Amino acid sequence: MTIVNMKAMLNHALENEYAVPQFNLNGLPWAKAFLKSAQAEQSPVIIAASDRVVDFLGGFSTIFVMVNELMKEYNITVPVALHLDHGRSVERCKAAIDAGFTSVMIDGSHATIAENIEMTKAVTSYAHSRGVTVEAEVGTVGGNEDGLIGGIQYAKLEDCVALVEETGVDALAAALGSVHGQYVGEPKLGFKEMSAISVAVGIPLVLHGASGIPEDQVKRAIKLGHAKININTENNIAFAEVLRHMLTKNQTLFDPQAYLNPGQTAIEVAAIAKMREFGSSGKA
Ligand SMILES: O=C(O)C[C@@H](O)[C@H](O)C(=O)COP(=O)(O)O
Ligand SMILES: [Zn+2]
Repeated sequence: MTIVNMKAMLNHALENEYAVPQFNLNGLPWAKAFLKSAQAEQSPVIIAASDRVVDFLGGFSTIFVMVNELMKEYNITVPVALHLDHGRSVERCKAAIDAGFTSVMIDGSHATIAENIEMTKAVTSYAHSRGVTVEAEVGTVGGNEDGLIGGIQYAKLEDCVALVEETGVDALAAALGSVHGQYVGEPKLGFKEMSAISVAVGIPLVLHGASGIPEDQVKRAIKLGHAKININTENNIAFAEVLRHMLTKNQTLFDPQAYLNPGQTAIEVAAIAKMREFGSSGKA
């Protein structure tokens, strides 16, 4: 199976009321964990590199080769999309596409809606002519987004409709109360606004900042049009907890495989739980 774009998997998810997980890369163990768990669960999966992590991972081409070669090594047959998350500029999105990414997010949420639409138009034109899908964001997700600590600005219905109609984007992250990273208190998602936006735009919605959102709210968001759900923090906590325990318990431990393999397994367990929660298990 080659790496595919998000189009078919997200439209199938929207039509069948489940969501495809986006899992963020933070190194080789994450890539291995996401592919192995998706294959075991027979789930489609979106493997993403957040723009702020791309250099840490060795650049766009290294990321593409890592995922592409692992897919061959593991005989992966489930649909896998390779996605640039929170793309910082049109140029960064084009660079990811040129390196082989099959999907990109242009994050124009901190710009004016007019600037956001212009950036998204430029990316969509370049991407679609190369068979690559595009995600855009309206409103701002709270927490640390691409290094910007910001509050929550709910997406406005009219801005969402204008952006989707003027750009032909494939998926929309409409910020409606979610926060990147760990929540302080119970998340309060704007379900009324969510329903109106989903009906008005008619394309798959994307839920950012999904770590820590209670299952009942996740399932309600899926019913209200979310076909892609992003998870990073929960996977990273699962990995860190294993390493912390092992290295604390055994002060003489230094063999990387002795702690990275259990760390990878913890990511696999966390990822499988999300595929089952989102309903993507068995949907490949
Ligand atoms: O951390 C990143 O740069 C990626 C995240 O923003 C990702 O797009 C996402 O929304 C996951 O949020 P989390 O599960 O709350 O970490
Ligand atoms: Zn995000």
